[in-house]
Amino acid sequence: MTSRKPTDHPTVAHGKLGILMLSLGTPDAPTYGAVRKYLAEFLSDPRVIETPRLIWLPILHGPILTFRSGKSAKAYAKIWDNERNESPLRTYARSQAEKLQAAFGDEAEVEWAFRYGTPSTKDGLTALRDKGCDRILLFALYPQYSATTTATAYEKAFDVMRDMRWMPSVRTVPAYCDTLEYPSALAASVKDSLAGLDWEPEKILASYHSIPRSYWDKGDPYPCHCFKTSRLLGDALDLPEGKLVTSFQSRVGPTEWVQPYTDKTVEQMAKDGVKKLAVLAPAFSQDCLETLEEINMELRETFLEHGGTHFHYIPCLNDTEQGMWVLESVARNELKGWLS
Ligand SMILES: C=CC1=C(C)c2cc3[nH]c(cc4nc(cc5[nH]c(cc1n2)c(C)c5CCC(=O)O)C(CCC(=O)O)=C4C)c(C)c3C=C
Ligand SMILES: [Fe+2]
Ligand SMILES: [Fe+2]
Repeated sequence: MTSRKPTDHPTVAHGKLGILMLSLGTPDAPTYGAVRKYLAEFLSDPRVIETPRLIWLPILHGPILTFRSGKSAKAYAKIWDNERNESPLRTYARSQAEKLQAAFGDEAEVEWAFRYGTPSTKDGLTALRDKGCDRILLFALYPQYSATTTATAYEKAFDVMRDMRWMPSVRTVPAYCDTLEYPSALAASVKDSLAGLDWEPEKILASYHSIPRSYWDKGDPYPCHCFKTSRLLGDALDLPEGKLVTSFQSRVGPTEWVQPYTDKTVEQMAKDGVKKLAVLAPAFSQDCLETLEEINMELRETFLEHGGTHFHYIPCLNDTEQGMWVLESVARNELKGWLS
């Protein structure tokens, strides 16, 4: 019997392993127009704002985008990296991918992409597919799961794959806040950062991005993952009872969000006589507007205005050695059976 190998069809690259690192996204410029474009995409995501479209979209495209874009553009301008002409989140997201690529070498192709803005999830997946990746690990860089972040990142990727004739095999990375590596790297980063001070904080505040309270009530586990992160961090640092405090920041709009609120907590701490405070943001894999402006500028001011004397912001894990150790370990664990 003769075997027949048809040759009159295109050759499609295949056989490689890919990792797509997915982050939230950031505007292309700290301007009204660029921020408006970014916010329009972000805030029309039904996983972020669950209000029925018919009610929400006219509000969004009316007052919200008109007023918030200007306010946010001013905030972005304060943290913009003018030398690179980009937002810090973009710098760290790219560097994390470059470093993960270096760590994996020939074992895997690594790309990075955003849920909102550019490079888009479609750009990232297409790049991997073009390189011949027919097995892809989708790695949403959120240590705690939320439908508003993790789920929408993966959903977007599956949406993109709808148009792929040869769809890759796909795995998604789950929340990794309770791995061995994450709390331990976080604890090491706290110790290293505090070691550079000539004062000792009376309190350490772990401030997480909040979500609307109703999302938690409907089953989003994110706040539970945050409280668990704090518990594991407190254990790893062996802190005395009450020294590590958990709070939630960045609420938007008039509805109730998960509490205690970071700004109110810090104001109360200062009024209660706490003078020296250190703050970290364990829900963020990269320093961004919410950490560099909201915590390190706005929250610092709130604390000092109400009687605090010393304020220290502990940076995110970013592309540090500890941070990359977490990302590589989590990726390798989820790639078991795919990596030889
Ligand atoms: C209005 C709803 C929002 C929900 C729900 C939400 C959840 C959420 N967000 C992050 C991480 C980030 N958010 C960032 C910025 C940001 N977030 C919202 C709104 C919601 N976030 C807005 C409108 C913005 C834009 C800035 C502003 O106008 O205030 C960022 C920073 C991006 C950057 O460019 O630096 C991150 C990161 C998490 C983890 C989360 C819930 C778990
Ligand atoms: Fe947010
Ligand atoms: Fe719970």
